[in-house]
Amino acid sequence: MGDFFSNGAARRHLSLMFIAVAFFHVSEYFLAITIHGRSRVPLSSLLISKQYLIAMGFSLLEYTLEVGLVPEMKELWWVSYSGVVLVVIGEVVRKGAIVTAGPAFTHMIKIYHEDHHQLVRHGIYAIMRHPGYCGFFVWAIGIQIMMCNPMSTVAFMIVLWNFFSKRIQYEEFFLRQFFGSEYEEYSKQVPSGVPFVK
Ligand SMILES: C[S@@+](CC[C@H](N)C(=O)[O-])C[C@H]1O[C@@H](n2cnc3c(N)ncnc32)[C@H](O)[C@@H]1O
Repeated sequence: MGDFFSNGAARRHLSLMFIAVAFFHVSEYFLAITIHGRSRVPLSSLLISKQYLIAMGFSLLEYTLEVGLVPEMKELWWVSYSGVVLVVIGEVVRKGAIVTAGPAFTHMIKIYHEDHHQLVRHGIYAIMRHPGYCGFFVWAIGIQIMMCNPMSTVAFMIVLWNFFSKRIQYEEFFLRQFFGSEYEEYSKQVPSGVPFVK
């Protein structure tokens, strides 16, 4: 343990991870309160689920083992900096989506149409249909690359891709019901934003 905390790369990686994760969840929650009002935002809007905690725990375990077994892998500063760049891009894309969609961006997928719910097609939604999911995907993988965690990078890619491809299908089923041909046309013109999801 002494070795672990005297390792400069490990201290830097863990501090960056903590800052990135804390910033992501706290800003997500306060942005939701700003847009929807305090009484309409549950604690679940912090987006910290049991599965997420298990995944993050796994990535910390991988990190700790590799610091002991292959410390030179954690010194690949250019890999780590590429991860930081991805974390920043992911944050900007995700928060850009939340601010652009405003009240239409709810953490729970809407299954009933509400009168005020309009289809958002401007800003970042003119470039991709799911910038919120694209942003989270890039951010979460960026964290693993920043920590030079090869196994968790691949595992996060597979798990998140599966999660978002199913979620997009489910969400778009309702969006097609709400907005009909307007959504049909939009989905033909604009890509999903998640790799290999049409
Ligand atoms: C967590 S938000 C995610 C929004 C979007 N999938 C994204 O990744 O940016 C989910 C809610 O956004 C709504 N939504 C998704 N795309 C929308 C759009 N283009 N315009 C309006 N509402 C949208 C859905 O009805 C759903 O209730």
